Amino acid sequence: MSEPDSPTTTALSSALSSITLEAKKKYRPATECVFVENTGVQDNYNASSMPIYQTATFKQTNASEMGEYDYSRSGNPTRTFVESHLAKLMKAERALVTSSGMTALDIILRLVKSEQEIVAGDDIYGGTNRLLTFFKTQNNVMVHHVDTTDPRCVDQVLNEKTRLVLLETPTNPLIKIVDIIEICKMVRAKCPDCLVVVDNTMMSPYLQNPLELGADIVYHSGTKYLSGHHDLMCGVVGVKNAELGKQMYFVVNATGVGLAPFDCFLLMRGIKTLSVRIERQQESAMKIAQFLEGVGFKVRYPGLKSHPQYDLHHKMARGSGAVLSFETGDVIKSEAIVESTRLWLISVSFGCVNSLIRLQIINTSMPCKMSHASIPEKVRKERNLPEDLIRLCVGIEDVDDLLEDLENALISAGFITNKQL
Ligand SMILES: Cc1ncc(COP(=O)(O)O)c(C=O)c1O
Ligand SMILES: N[C@@H](CCSC[C@H](N)C(=O)O)C(=O)O
Repeated sequence: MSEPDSPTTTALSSALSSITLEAKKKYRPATECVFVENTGVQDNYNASSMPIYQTATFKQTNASEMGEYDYSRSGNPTRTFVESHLAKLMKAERALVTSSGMTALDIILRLVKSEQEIVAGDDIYGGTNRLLTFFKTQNNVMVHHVDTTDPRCVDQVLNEKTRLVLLETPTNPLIKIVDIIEICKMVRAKCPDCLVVVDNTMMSPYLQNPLELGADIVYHSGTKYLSGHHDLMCGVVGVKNAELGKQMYFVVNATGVGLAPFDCFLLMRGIKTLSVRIERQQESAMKIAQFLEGVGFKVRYPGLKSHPQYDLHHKMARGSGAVLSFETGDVIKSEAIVESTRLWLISVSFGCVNSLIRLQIINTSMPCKMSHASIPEKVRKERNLPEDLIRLCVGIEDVDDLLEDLENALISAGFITNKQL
């Protein structure tokens, strides 16, 4: 063994410190998506892609000793692997992956106790609204829905009972922007025990990192951009505080909502191409938003300079995403546009490689299937959700084909008479 100050030791320690430096090196987001290291999962064969541990149980080493894993509800190497990679992307201390975006929110809500309060937006995803409504009635919790785009509205309802402030930005589908930085500062000053939670589904960790903007918890519907192909359901939670991570993991283990091994593999595979998909999708989204604005529609997209919160969005995010919505002024004509496209599939959800179109609020033929149908009509009216709103979720097809398809739909719905492209 070398002496403490021998040349060998010095060389070794400088090599080790450069390895440590290398290990700490942060790469640009596109590289971080695809470069995987230090996940803490041992693979005996050095597999380049994480194997799928499709097993419910793990054998014990002997009668009295357990290995690292015992039962897949409690933990599974494929899940640990993707959680570790996601923690890096979200700048989190710990990540948890669950069976859907809604179960991700559910494990967060269990941090709230009876008689505590939640502050949430008035333009949140319909399923979030439904879960919050169920939760408040079951658990004697008050939920204040306010316009979170104005931090003063949040300030007005914050009090010593507030446990969670739940933000979504950009909102789905009105594409309103919420000032995460300002609201976090306000919450810290007024309610130090309150947690700021951000639903970052519309941006993904590639475009926005709420934990770096001051939030305590971030979550995503991984069903969207993170997996990217609409072939699995999943939720992703990231947390800065290890103790909070432990409390939420308790619920994952106790209830069994952790993501199954095969879905963990699919999620990991999706994340590797996240940057190329989003870059392509948002480049096309910008061209489509400009085209629709040129036709004269009221377009909501944070990439457009006409978006009233353009500067705020770009202060927090590295891009504009690929979801936009526009109003036509006529519900029947909006329905006609949606039904006249061919490449744009009529479907819920977003963040997929295929482009999607839908009437966001109401579809007279299938009201129960709509993403905001879980918000009663009266509440939708109060919250100013326009019924003629069309949401577009841009995929990776050739943008000229997408534009042409949309243009044909506008011609058949009577909005334009000749080709404008
Ligand atoms: C913004 C947002 N958050 C959360 C969810 C819920 O995710 P999941 O469908 O994966 O449960 C959705 C869509 O479903 C969503 O659009
Ligand atoms: N029937 C579903 C509707 C899911 S909407 C999915 C997605 N978040 C979107 O915005 O399109 C339900 O009841 O939740």
